[in-house]
Amino acid sequence: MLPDAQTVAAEAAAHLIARIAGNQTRPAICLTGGSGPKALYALLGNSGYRSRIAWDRVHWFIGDERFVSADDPRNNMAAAREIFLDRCAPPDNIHPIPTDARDPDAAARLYERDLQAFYGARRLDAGRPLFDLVLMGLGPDGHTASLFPGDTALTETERWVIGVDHAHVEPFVPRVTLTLPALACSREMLFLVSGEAKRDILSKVMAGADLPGTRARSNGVTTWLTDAAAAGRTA
Ligand SMILES: O=C(O)[C@H](O)[C@@H](O)[C@H](O)[C@H](O)COP(=O)(O)O
Repeated sequence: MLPDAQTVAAEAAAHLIARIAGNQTRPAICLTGGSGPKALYALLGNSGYRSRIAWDRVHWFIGDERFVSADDPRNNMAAAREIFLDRCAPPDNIHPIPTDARDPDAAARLYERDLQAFYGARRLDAGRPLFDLVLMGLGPDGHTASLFPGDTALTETERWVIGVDHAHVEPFVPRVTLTLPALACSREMLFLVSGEAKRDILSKVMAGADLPGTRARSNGVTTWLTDAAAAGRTA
């Protein structure tokens, strides 16, 4: 448990830099949406951190996307691009979910192909991680990425990416999400959870309630970075 959201971001940056340094060929980072990672993204673009990342080698993916155009402020990759990626990463190393596809399912299939081309195989091998680091948030209902409680998406074993119709959940648009097996195929999964609004759901997940945030696990290491407000303690 860390004192505050800014410390969570700094600790997450340290994990990310270490994971990138640990892969001397082509590290792959899977980013997340929502407001939680924005302080981390701001740090990564700051000179002190920026100089510690081998930008030419790192590839940036996104764990889930809202099915809105690439420049819509609700687009998860657009937020990451605006805060740091467009200034720091070569364009060919940024892998957005193509929301200009016909529909979420078509976008999911195209992204699955992008991931498979990067991985060099069409089947995931638990012993060979797709991602060096996967960032995750936790929604107030226990969702993570765009995997919502009770969804059939949670039992998907073959597909790496799927379209989901969650137009009834904030921000009320369909979504595209990586599946649990694709997210699990990672050296580390790093949850970033801060703020008092996350207190109840975080305690349920920590108690093992059957929620997407509980089911999402890396085949490698799963780390939770939480602040005092979310953990319900004083710093
Ligand atoms: O597209 C999204 O909304 C997400 O990727 C989602 O899973 C998010 O990470 C959680 O809802 C936490 O969001 P906050 O960080 O805004 O609380």
